[in-house]
Amino acid sequence: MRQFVFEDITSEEVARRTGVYTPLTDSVRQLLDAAIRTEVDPDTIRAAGELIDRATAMLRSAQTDGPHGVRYTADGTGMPWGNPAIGIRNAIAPPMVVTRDGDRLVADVVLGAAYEGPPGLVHGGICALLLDHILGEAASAMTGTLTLRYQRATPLGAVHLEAEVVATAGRKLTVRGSMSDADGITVTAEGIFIAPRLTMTERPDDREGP
Ligand SMILES: CCCCCCCCCC(=O)SCCNC(=O)CCNC(=O)[C@H](O)C(C)(C)COP(=O)(O)OP(=O)(O)OC[C@H]1O[C@@H](n2cnc3c(N)ncnc32)[C@H](O)[C@@H]1OP(=O)(O)O
Repeated sequence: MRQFVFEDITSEEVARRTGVYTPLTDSVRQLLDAAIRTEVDPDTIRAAGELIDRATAMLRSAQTDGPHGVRYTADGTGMPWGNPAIGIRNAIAPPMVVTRDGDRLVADVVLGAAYEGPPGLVHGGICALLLDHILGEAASAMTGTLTLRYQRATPLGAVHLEAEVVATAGRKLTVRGSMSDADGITVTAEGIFIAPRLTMTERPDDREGP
């Protein structure tokens, strides 16, 4: 199994890299939305595609061989920057920003055109992704079994997520959570999460950020 990876960098360096990558990811997120919603003519689409290919080639001129990985600093700061729910380097991520409110984890997210399933409504798999993530983060554990009840459709727009551990038995944690819009709960979730046996490792090489 892949391990979490330790990176010996300061919080200032984490902040510097965050400042470098966040605007790029925001731009890519805008690009995704524009690609879905554009009504320009085919020549303009082709020209835009060529520009995007050039930008992609610039970024690919130096890149990791595989996924970003989940990296941690000495003070325990996590850098899950490729994560599709919360990753600051992943334009697929809304991104969801998870905070603690007492015993619960909470997050407020705005879901736009990139997350549409039925017309004007959030794709059910996106609800599952975000709930899986926030429940998993509440447990700090791997999803074993996740059960969702889609009580009513979730309109695109602002949604609120919550998760809380309700029982622990050895490495097994039961977590409940929900997604809601301004009118109340749209999806409820219950999961059994299994705490892994994981160790931190040194980075295999000395790759530097930008
Ligand atoms: C770690 C930090 C995470 C930060 C947040 C991330 C959130 C993202 C959440 C995810 O998306 S995780 C990715 C999706 N999940 C997976 O890929 C999990 C794939 N499955 C596995 O890796 C293993 O099957 C698993 C770790 C879940 C369990 O393997 P183990 O070898 O550790 O379990 P073991 O067989 O020792 O069983 C331990 C207990 O868990 C129970 N169990 C095992 N698998 C289960 C399962 N799938 N569902 C429910 N319970 C399960 C098992 O019955 C037993 O219960 P009892 O102690 O009561 O006997």
